[in-house]
Amino acid sequence: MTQTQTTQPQTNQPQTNQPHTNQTLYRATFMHTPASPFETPDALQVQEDGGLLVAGGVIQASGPFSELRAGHPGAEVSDLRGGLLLPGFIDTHVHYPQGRVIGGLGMPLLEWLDRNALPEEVRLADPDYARAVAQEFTRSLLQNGTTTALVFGSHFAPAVDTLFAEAERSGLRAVAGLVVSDRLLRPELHTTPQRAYEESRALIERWHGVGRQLYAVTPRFSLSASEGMLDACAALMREFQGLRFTSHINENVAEIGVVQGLFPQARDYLDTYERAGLVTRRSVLAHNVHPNDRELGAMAAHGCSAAHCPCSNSALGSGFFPLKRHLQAGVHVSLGTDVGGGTGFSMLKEGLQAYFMQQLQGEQGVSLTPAHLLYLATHAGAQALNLAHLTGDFSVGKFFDAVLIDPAPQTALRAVYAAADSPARLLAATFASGTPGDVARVWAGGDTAYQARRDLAAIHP
Ligand SMILES: Nc1nc2[nH]cnc2c(=O)[nH]1
Ligand SMILES: [Zn+2]
Repeated sequence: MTQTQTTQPQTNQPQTNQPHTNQTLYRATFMHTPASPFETPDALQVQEDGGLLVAGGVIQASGPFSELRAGHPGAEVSDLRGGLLLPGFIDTHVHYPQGRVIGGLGMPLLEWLDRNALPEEVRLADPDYARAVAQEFTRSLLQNGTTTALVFGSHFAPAVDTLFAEAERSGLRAVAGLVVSDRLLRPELHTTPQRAYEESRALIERWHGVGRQLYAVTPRFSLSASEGMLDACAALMREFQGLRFTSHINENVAEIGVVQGLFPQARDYLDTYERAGLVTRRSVLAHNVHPNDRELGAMAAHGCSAAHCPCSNSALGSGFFPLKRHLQAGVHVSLGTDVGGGTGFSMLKEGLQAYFMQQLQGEQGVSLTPAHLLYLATHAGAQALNLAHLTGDFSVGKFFDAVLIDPAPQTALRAVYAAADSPARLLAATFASGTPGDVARVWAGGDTAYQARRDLAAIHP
């Protein structure tokens, strides 16, 4: 592992200085959270009958529609009234090979891996199977309004290559990588540190910083990755600029016990990654349901994020995520669906489940408002991924990554939209009962990445 080459991300910067040709002025009620509601009161920004001027895929101006129209009479108007325009969702933990095994209910983590997830992950060795799964996966994310995702890839390098190709073709911004492991899964999914390093390097050189794609170094979890494997991961993180790191941590009590036995010299689960130098501002660790105080303090000190996956934590019976302790320690928290431990690709459902699980914790829980849910589903993810300069809200200079929630006529949510007496109520109802069927259109970098097959004009009230 003597490779010292570095790659520079090429095209991930918004081009704010482009000539403003082909301007589109989107007319809609929009909401976003440019600041964190955990830190700032009134973080939810609402623009009723608002305008967002977009050129070259980037937001050029925002404000009341009438003002923007007067200032930009030549812009083509896209009328989205009747719906609610939100920033594209950011899913910070989702498994590409697990879309077809959603719904393996009734098992705790380690049994679920053995019986449900890993047999399916082996199938991605077949390139045709992997292509079909990659197409389903990118389509499912976009149909749910997710425009950026930190994706747990496959154990097979050709399948990861296919994922990046499909993501780039579809408009999805994928931060993804080869999943590497060298023990305790099943032989077909094991590799060596040397081979993991070489295959990861080839994928980094091919995809990191290409279009909307970025690479994340991805050991599955310390349970399945030896010290040698974690060192190979650390070598990649040192040698290439701008990589992200992701793995699992502290999800399940039995899992934590096994990890303790495998790393007797480590202080705790986090320390297995920390000792290898893998806990940094670029790290996103999924779950963290059972952290100790030292781990929370160290995560905060390193600027590492926790991806909270409440549907998965509920389905696998992993436990209640201690959000209050994370916030008190200063650990940044984002949201992930964890498909297929989770129950689907909807970040609306994930936000609602996060809310439920905090409510159920009583004094130990955090009372989440609709603004918190929107922040967790959007801007918090952009911050976790170091992408907040590009996406996560509708500030000028960011890519127009957006989702239009527009309930079909004669549905319960449409009735709520018609009756809602405040923007917060509209947003709360969207999280409480919004489904993929309410996602009318999705934009990624200004381009339409998904459009529901229904006539938008017909459903304006
Ligand atoms: N939820 C979940 N936890 C894991 N830990 C290691 N692998 C996995 C996985 O695929 N899903
Ligand atoms: Zn996971």
